[in-house]
Amino acid sequence: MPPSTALPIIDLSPFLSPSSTPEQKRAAAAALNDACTTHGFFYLTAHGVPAELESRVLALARKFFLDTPAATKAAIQRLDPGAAGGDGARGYQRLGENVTQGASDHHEAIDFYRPVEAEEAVGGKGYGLLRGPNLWPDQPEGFRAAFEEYWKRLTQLGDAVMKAMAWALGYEGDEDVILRWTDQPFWVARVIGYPPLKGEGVSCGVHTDYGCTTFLLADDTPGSLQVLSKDGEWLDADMIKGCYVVNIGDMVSVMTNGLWQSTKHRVIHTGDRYRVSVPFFYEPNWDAVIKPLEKCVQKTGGAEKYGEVVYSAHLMGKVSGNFYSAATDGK
Ligand SMILES: O=C(O)CCC(=O)C(=O)O
Ligand SMILES: [Fe+2]
Repeated sequence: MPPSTALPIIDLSPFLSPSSTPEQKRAAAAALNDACTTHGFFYLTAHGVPAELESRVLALARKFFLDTPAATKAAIQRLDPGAAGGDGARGYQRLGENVTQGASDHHEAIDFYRPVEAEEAVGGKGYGLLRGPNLWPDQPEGFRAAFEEYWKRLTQLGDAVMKAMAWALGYEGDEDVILRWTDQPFWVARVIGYPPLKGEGVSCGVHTDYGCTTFLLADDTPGSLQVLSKDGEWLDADMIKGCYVVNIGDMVSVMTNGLWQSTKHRVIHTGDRYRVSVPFFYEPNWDAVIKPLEKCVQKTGGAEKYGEVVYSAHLMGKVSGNFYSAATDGK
């Protein structure tokens, strides 16, 4: 099999349709269990998100990066917590500003998070880490409306996938067992632009995603996203039309007591066109306290391998590392 098709294609539509039978759900959940055990990555087909909406958000993202003036980007620059308008996380990041494992990533991006109910001002100017408003660009036209609609759809999709995961882990009789941690998901959404790499460096360094489940939509640029297989081989995860590339994050490793492991991946984009991707990270609630599920503990030898994780504390630690640890590659 060529590497780009080595990841399985999964259909979880029985969890999206009210008329599906338990047998259909069981078959879909079994395929999901297999994919999450073997790869931690899969393609999700038949997800119901309109192709027109997907094309629109990708086109708007491309327009933002390539056709808006520098001042439009500067106006929504991510700022440190407490700096006027900043919450340290939301907003535009220049090329190289994002840091993975101490090295600058060769991409630019806007980061958005679930809006907080009450923004938390600090020092009368800015906000506490992650507790400010999203920063929206004033162009291209239609950007905010399209993305808000898109993320609403993706949140619903994420809810359904959490039910499928519950079934896959043996919780057919309690399908909300994960959803109770994620019913107000503190989602993260990135809009990323990757100019081609020239020579050394990485577009996005090796990492695992830190929350629950990532739904990646990207343009059709081949040979950019790579996934580390259990055999230590880097597999290309090119987009397949009509599918998301989905992967599980660190919080799922905790929930499943390591039965399903978050998988390392990276982006190395050496092609000659500008690549755009819009990952949506479906995450636990801000104040969720994640711990291994009892049935997963039983399946993995009976001892808990992870302690409790307060999601907000975990997230704040990760976000701080993305921006505040000095790059060590001299960029
Ligand atoms: O752009 C991509 O293909 C993946 C980006 C990614 O892994 C991330 O933002 O966590
Ligand atoms: Fe990632």
